Amino acid sequence: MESNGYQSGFGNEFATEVVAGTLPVGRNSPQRVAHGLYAEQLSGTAFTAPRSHNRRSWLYRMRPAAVHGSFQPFSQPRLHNDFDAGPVNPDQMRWDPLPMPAADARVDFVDGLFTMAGNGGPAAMTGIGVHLYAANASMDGRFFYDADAELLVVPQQGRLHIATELGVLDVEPQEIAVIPRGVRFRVELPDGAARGYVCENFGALLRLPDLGPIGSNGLANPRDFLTPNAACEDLEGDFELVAKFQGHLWRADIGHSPLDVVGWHGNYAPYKYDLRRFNTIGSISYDHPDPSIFLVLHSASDTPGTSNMDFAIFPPRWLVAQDTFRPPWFHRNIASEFMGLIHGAYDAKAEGFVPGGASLHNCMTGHGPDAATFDKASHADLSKPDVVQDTMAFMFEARAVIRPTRQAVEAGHRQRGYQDCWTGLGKHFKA
Ligand SMILES: O=C(O)Cc1cc(O)ccc1O
Ligand SMILES: [Fe+2]
Repeated sequence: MESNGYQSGFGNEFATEVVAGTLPVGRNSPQRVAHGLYAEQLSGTAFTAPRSHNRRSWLYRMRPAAVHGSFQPFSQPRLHNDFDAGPVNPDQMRWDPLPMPAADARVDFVDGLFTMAGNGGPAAMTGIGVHLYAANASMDGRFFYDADAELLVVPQQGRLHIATELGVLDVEPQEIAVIPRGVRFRVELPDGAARGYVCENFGALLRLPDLGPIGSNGLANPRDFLTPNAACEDLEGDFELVAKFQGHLWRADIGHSPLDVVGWHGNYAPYKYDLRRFNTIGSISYDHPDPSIFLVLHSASDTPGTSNMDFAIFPPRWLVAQDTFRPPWFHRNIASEFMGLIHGAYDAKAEGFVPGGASLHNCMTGHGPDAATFDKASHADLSKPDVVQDTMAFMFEARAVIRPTRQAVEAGHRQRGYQDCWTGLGKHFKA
């Protein structure tokens, strides 16, 4: 039983059913739900959160989520939230793409996750976990949910078919998917292999930023966010439910597909967004603006204006600023910056930052254009506009230091000579 398609809008009150007459009218939990279904509420914010922030959905399903065996530890040691192992080296760091699994290994989305870095954690419900994934198999008889975090999935190579309790998200590179905390899902790989990035957001749910003087339109427009229509499967078998709970993985037997929601309504649901729809705003006079103009979604912290996590992108755009060094400037930032590249080349790095790769510039660590980029942009003819084309980089920017894991620091795909990209920046001072 599938219904395809999406409903448009960010955080709307959606309503969708596969079988007509499933959703109760005028109440959420009638004495008996239509079609012999169970009613179940899924709460993503505190019951008493202000209405503008409150997120919950009502699910009408074949069996309640409570029906499964008991959880036992599940081993996938590359995926964890251990961010406190020893001192953090303030070096600039960069990585090549996570290698694809060997052809004779069967690695699905859960097994293919590799934790790079993070801060805070699920106990405190603040901070982020940053992971890469490289997989070559669809999840088969296995369902996953993350009780620790909302998942922001950024595919870099290969499409993902994400079948969730609330419907199906089909995403390709340059689109993102957000799966709310607790929602159960299965990832299938229509292209046979897939690679990308995942941000676990332990903190406040991702939201669209306020636009301030930009006005009522621009950046990521709400109607470009797509939430799936209900879709459900009526499957029985020897399946496995894998949970991430308090930084560890657990597995339980489950005798049916938990993707058995026939209808749902509410505003707590998965969604996708095509980054190519982003309305990029920039300077039409002088100076390269702060990257906050590139903000797609953010997870607020308790301090106004200071995010737990900002998700920013660097899409194709025109550069027209006059008497200006047009690429990103040299800088040090109180916030910490984990970057990835989905497609093309990034305008601050002539070489070495490749699609699928990653970089980390932590609190107050100096970084910026490499020597080749600096040289080129310092002598560019500013009477003509530049166009940055065929590119899509992104940044997970966090208020707290993004602590690389030991496996990331020691990884074979780490570029040990990264700092050399700045050694050509000699002294040109003349009094
Ligand atoms: O460091 C980076 O490359 C990311 C970045 C881009 C930009 O345009 C301005 C600031 C910034 O940190
Ligand atoms: Fe930066």
